[in-house]
Amino acid sequence: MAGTTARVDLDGNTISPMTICMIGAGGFIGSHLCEKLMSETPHTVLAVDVYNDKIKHLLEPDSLPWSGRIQFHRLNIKNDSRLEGLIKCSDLTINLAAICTPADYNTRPLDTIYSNFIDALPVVKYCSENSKRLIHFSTCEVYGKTIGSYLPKDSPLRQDPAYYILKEDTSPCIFGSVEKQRWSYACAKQLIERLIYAEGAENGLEFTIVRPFNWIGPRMDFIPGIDGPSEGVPRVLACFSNNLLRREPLKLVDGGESQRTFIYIKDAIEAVFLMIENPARASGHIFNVGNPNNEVTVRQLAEMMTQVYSKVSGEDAIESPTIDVSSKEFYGEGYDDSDKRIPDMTIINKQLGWNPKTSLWDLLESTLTYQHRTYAEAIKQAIAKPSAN
Ligand SMILES: NC(=O)c1ccc[n+]([C@@H]2O[C@H](COP(=O)([O-])OP(=O)(O)OC[C@H]3O[C@@H](n4cnc5c(N)ncnc54)[C@H](O)[C@@H]3O)[C@@H](O)[C@H]2O)c1
Ligand SMILES: O=c1ccn([C@@H]2O[C@H](COP(=O)(O)OP(=O)(O)O[C@H]3OC[C@@H](O)[C@H](O)[C@H]3O)[C@@H](O)[C@H]2O)c(=O)[nH]1
Repeated sequence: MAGTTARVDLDGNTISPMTICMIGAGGFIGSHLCEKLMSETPHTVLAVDVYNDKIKHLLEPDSLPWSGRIQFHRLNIKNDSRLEGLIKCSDLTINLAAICTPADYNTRPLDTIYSNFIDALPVVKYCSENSKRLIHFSTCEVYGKTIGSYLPKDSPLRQDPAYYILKEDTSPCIFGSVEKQRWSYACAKQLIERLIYAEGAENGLEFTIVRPFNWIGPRMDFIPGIDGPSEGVPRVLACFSNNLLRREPLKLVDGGESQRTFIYIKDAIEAVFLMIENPARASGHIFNVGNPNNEVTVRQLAEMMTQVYSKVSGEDAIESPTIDVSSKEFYGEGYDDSDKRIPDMTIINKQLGWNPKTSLWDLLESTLTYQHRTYAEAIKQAIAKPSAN
């Protein structure tokens, strides 16, 4: 129960209750962070977002054991003067706010760049000017493509980890050309990382940068036509879940050859907790947070999700479970892709002693159980009366 036993950090020091200004608290990662902060710690959260659907269960009713330790502030950080006040009265700011779905990067590049760079600037400035600690969410996409992707297909060097493992302090950031607007997001994230790093170096900002590697789990994005726009394209977990729920083939972009490592949101949140509660070990660092053991191609992910969904729903898979689509057809002009993403874990192991635990099969089983329980009935109803929706 929160607050009944004293929490200690990794060095055995008692952790005092703190106030955290969490921007983007109403999103996928924010909702899991808030949930754990409420149930396991005595910390207070000032939850900032334009939406609160994913944290409603933490805000109401007033009789919840943590009521009084979480306040929702509905504000858009683009244009709201209340932001500085909230940062000033907090011990720590965590910035999660961003446009972060690939379907937007090449179709809404301006919004993407403003959201990931311009809108984050005041947050950095207020933290720096008021000597407040900042945990900023960047992305594994800042690495872009691997060095190995530029080698000939049959080069034995492609098997050498030196050509594909992504290390915070040595790997380069390799993006496609400017016409490939997919990289608008990665480039904006890279520039805000550099700005934060420079604020640390020149003005003493106490910061931590997190580079998430495909965190997935319940409440990620939306199911088109159910709790998001019918024409919307969420990230791959929600796209494939939507296809499985509707008994449609899963769409493999450009053959589904790209590789990803997926990590269970609950494992990843443990890492963020260690950063929150161990500032002396986390400050000044950039951390990869991913699960190097859970690597698959997108095609393998589709196959595994199909098998797991059959198990949790009790329904047989459809006859042709996948279909190939071109990236142009699926995402439009200007799409490009990261080929392979395996995080190096040396820095986070050394500083925080953290390791992920959950296998891909297990995390898909619990996530798809959630998807089925949450959406199967709504989808059935939507399919039964399509024109009424
Ligand atoms: N989920 C992942 O695997 C992943 C991977 C890499 C990076 N990230 C980064 O982590 C962060 C959080 O990601 P997520 O998966 O929770 O995304 P999300 O879209 O679920 O959450 C982002 C939240 O920020 C809010 N927001 C956006 N602009 C805002 C504004 N101007 N004012 C107020 N609120 C605003 C949104 O309403 C949303 O609730 C992002 O910065 C993202 O780039 C996530
Ligand atoms: O229906 C689909 C959806 C996606 N895909 C493919 O699946 C892969 C993963 O797609 P995701 O939508 O999860 O997004 P990506 O992994 O490319 O990028 C993500 O990475 C880290 C974060 O910064 C962001 O959350 C997002 O940019 C891509 O290769 C994509 O082309 C499909 O083949 N079919």
